[in-house]
Amino acid sequence: ATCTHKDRNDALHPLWQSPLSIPGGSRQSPINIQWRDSIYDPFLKPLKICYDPTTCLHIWNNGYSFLVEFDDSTDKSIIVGGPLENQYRLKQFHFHWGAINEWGSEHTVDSKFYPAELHLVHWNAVVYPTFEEAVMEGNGLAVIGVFLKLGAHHEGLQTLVDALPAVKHKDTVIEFDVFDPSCLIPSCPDYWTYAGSLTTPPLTESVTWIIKKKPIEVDENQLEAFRMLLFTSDGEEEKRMVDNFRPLQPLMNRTVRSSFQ
Ligand SMILES: NCCOCCOCCNC(=O)c1ccc(S(N)(=O)=O)cc1
Ligand SMILES: [Zn+2]
Repeated sequence: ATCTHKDRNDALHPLWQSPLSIPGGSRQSPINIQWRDSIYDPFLKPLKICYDPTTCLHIWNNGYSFLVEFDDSTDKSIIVGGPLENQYRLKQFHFHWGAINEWGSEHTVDSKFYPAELHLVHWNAVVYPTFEEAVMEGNGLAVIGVFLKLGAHHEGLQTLVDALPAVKHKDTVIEFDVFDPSCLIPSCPDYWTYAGSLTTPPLTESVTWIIKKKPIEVDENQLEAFRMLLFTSDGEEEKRMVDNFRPLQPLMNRTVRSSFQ
């Protein structure tokens, strides 16, 4: 039998079953993006992405996903423009994925799931002194979301995939000192943007989401490499790191804008 939405939620890591949205939350993420309901905004600027590959530090399995973290003590790796008032510093990127290719992304487009979704997390260091403070503010964070679809082998992703066996268990870290994440971002400039939240605790409503319209293609072996990671620490009973995505949240009183007609 095919897995229904409810069954899939049951399969979710306990963390994502509740709270479905924080009490009083009016801008929770992820959401379904209904293409025809998004509003073209001609005043949206192109998003400018300037990453310095030498700011890459390490890969870390934090027990929810694997994070590639960057030195965010300077403005060397930033994004600016798009819907953003300030420039935002790159702090880390990570992914969400499913146990099978039928689902795995956090956002959906016209109720379609992708097998995985990349999140590049940036914070407003112009206005806030630390990332921890920016996490608590409405304009504190900007996350670029990129959908992954099953297709051709992705050369740039492979360097990351080759390092994953070294971070199989929760709380393992491996040095990773040169990587340019712009190789994971589609060249097509089109995106949707809306006001949302972190999709894992503390679920704070501090994220300007910028969701790229075009997915990147990765092959089956590369998706399988994500699925061999573990939620569990070395020595614990193994739990495969899969289905680490939060259920869809209500749109409530929000509009999704598009940068394209
Ligand atoms: N841990 C002690 C202090 O913590 C302060 C706040 O830490 C926030 C940790 N979480 C994140 O940084 C964080 C970042 C991005 C996303 S997501 N999936 O919405 O892109 C989810 C979570
Ligand atoms: Zn995420």
